[in-house]
Amino acid sequence: MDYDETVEPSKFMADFLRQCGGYAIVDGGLATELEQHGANLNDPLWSAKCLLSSPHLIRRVHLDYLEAGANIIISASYQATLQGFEAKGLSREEGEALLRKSVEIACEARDILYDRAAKGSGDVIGDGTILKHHPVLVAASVGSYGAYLADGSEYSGIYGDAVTLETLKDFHRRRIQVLAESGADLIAFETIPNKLEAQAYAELLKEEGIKIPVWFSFDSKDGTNVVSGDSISECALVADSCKQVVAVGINCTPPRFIHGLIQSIQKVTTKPVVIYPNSGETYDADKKEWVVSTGVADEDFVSYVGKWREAGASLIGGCCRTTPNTIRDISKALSSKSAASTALQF
Ligand SMILES: C[S+](C)CC[C@H](N)C(=O)O
Ligand SMILES: N[C@@H](CCS)C(=O)O
Ligand SMILES: [Zn+2]
Repeated sequence: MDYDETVEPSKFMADFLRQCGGYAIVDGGLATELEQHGANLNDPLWSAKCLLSSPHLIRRVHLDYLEAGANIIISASYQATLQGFEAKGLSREEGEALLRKSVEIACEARDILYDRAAKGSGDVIGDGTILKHHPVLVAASVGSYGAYLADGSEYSGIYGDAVTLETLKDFHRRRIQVLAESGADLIAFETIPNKLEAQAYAELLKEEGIKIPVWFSFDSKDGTNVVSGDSISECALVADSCKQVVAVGINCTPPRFIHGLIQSIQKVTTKPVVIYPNSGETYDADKKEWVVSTGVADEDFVSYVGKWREAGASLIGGCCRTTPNTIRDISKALSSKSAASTALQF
């Protein structure tokens, strides 16, 4: 499903959700799943390192998520930046080619899935639905400036006074232009840690006349504000005012904070809400390792899913340290929930 510039962005997402049966399943953690398969991401490029070293592994993980039931797969461009590639000695052209490649790999995984369906292998996905009726979108990931810093700054959102709106716009401009023309169905602005960066994205989309639909997804560590301390309502309002934004939400945030954040977002926008929390573990940015959190438990991730849907989220998946099994469980939980509510109507 390639985007059509004549289709209103809001209609694009409404149509897609209808095709999916009312809600869509987003994939799970990409970088952390690449690590599960042996990739060493201790590198300034983090998961984008695999675009150079192991594209086949990226394709395999995308396919695993599709088979687990994902309707939206997110490309490996989260930490793929032209500045990051240049620091590795790559030319501007090579960097741009790698950005496009991240989307091509995801599209290849979707093609493999559809080929299997066309050959009538009778495969089932996630919740048991036959492959043929499984709409899939490819989202091009854009991680924050903090992700590029590769020090976990997307979990603080504190960039210092020297980083202005213009700095952020200049940083992201070319990458967004390239990804908008890459063949992706939408751009996923992910793990947005502060309001300034959301404003930079919104202004860039307008200035550059970007037509492709996008979503804005913020991260939080307290359930009230985004990680920088900016209020989620103010951040969601920035997204609400931007025509190209087809969903607003939260990712890479512990599951225990999600319910309240969905409610806060819905107070300020009627756009669809996307949520894809992490496993609830904590990231040690120095060691580039995940550690089990002390305090409130998040282990029962999937049991929250029905409540998030009831609260109004219509795109649901997982972020760091969630796996294809998480996505399969989410898919099953939501399909049995929706079957139960359909049965009640009769
Ligand atoms: C969402 S965090 C786990 C991403 C990783 C970070 N940008 C890094 O490079 O360490
Ligand atoms: N799409 C990215 C988000 C990291 S927070 C990933 O799953 O690796
Ligand atoms: Zn994450």
